[in-house]
Amino acid sequence: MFHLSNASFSHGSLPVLHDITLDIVEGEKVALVGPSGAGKSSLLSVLWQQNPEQVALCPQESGLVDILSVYQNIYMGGLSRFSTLYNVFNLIRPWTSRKRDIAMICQQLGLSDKLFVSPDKLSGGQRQRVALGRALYRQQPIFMGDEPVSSLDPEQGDSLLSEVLARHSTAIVAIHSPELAIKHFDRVIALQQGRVIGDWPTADISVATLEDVYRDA
Ligand SMILES: Nc1ncnc2c1ncn2[C@@H]1O[C@H](COP(=O)(O)OP(=O)(O)OP(=O)(O)O)[C@@H](O)[C@H]1O
Repeated sequence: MFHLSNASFSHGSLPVLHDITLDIVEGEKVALVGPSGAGKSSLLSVLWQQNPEQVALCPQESGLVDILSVYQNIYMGGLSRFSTLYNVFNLIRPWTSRKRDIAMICQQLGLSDKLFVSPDKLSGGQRQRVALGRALYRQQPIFMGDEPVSSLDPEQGDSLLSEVLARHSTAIVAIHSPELAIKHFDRVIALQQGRVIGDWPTADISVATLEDVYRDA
């Protein structure tokens, strides 16, 4: 599904990923861990480019459009599933069925009362939940998230991560919390300074293993 062989990547003239070799197969739930600047977002971006059509992406910068409502922002996640005309109608005057689908997502995300509010009136955690809703509404088999629950309280982050992972057969998620990485994923890839320094089945490691990744950076 995703394959890199001795791959390197630069941002302009700055090399940020070095000599990365990895395969991710269908059905895997993979956490990317590592200190800030290690290259997690860059690696996600390189992997996303290999299969953009099948990915529900939840980027670190939520990319919400503040002149639109929560409903419209979430609807944008599903644009590619419908015709242009149908999309225009639904963005202006939602059909009952689309409104019901998105209201249901908002209910799961604890945003029921925010459906027609604009994202600039929301807290950071609420905005992050809208970005998750937009990714869910894409309805693709692969989820890629860059710290998708970092602004949520621990309980809510834990439960929404479960929900998101249950809805996608394959997932690759950059995450800072060793506890969430161990609890929710079956493989952990650790990065330091643009290199893979560990690639383990979660069953073989502990929270302490991942804390060392941050301590030794
Ligand atoms: N748009 C950009 N232009 C230039 N350099 C960039 C850009 N984005 C990231 N970098 C650099 O690439 C390196 C890796 O950054 P990246 O965002 O991939 O790390 P990260 O592990 O995701 O960090 P964080 O946990 O803080 O999000 C860093 O040195 C960063 O400064």
